[in-house]
Amino acid sequence: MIRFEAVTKKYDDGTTAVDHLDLTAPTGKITVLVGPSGCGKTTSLRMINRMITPTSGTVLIDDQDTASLPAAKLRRGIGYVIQHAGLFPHRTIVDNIATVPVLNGVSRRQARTQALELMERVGLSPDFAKRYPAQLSGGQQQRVGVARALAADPPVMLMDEPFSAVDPVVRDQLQDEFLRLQAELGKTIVFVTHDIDEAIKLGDQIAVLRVGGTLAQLASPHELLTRPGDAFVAGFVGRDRGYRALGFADADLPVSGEPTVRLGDDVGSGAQWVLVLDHGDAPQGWIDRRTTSGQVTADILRRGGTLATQGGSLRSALDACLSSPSGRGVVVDDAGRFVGTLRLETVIARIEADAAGSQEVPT
Ligand SMILES: Nc1ncnc2c1ncn2[C@@H]1O[C@H](COP(=O)(O)OP(=O)(O)OP(=O)(O)O)[C@@H](O)[C@H]1O
Repeated sequence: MIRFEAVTKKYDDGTTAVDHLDLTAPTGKITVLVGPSGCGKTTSLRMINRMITPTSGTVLIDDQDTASLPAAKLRRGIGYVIQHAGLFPHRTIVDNIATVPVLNGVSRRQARTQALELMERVGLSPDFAKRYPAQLSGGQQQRVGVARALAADPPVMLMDEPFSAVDPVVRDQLQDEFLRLQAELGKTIVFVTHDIDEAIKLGDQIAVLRVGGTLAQLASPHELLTRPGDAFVAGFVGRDRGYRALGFADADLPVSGEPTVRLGDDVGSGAQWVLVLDHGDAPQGWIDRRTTSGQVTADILRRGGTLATQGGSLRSALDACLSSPSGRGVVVDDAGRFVGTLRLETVIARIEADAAGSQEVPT
């Protein structure tokens, strides 16, 4: 657990970057610091590993005052990942990752073996081991940055906009992989970003800071979206927060049966829309019987609808209904097999009930 107690940082020119910050980052969780440019995110992060010394207040890790530890010892337990990865340009990828373990006394050979394992963990082919950072894409370099920070197996990781310098598609992949890795490793992570969507996706808890370095709100992503503390937080979180909050609401909704046919069957007669399944029960698309007859083939299907997973979120249930040609949302199990369909009215009724319920909770 990392704890900020009344931490203030005033720079020599009189700028107050962080002002009486009280904050706890729980063990094994991701705490995201988010806020507009200049609100003191990086300064706060660097006070944890003492790259920056607080003007007053205390930063504790597992109840130990970080100021009482030698800086080198403190940093051995803290991985640090920054934007553009900050790799050593004249060292190969494998040696970049092996650097800290070697400094800690691990043999070069063993450190390289571990580095290769870590490359695999962060989704990098071992073929890159002998390359230099400039020979990798931005996304690959960020993966090396994460692998290097993990190499000494530190309990704490500090991450400063690690995925900001890559395009949105790669960023999305890096975020997904990062979440998978964290589910395995359970590090105590403090993650800085200016991107509220990234904060909501990654954070177990989110600290919104305002310029001047004060804490505007500390909350879970769901709470931040549904109950922003004030106008500043509401503005920062964004306008479509009501819809995005549905992504955190479980949709344990009753599904209905649905007429289905399989590829190769006759379209048949009956209700206007019929759902087509493959031989493993995976939904393939819909057929409009008003305009189609004869054998069901892949090229006559109306595709395009998203699928909702059983036990998934209200947002995915709503999207499945809205994107389905028949207006009925298709629900599948974890293996992608058809379970039933959802009606828009059912999803809307649940949204209304949840909204009414959350208004009854005292704030
Ligand atoms: N070395 C320094 N000397 C003086 N002022 C500084 C110094 N470093 C940062 N600041 C100021 O402290 C404030 C907080 O800076 P910090 O870099 O912590 O913000 P940030 O939230 O990380 O910003 P960004 O999102 O733009 O990176 C800013 O007003 C900044 O100009």
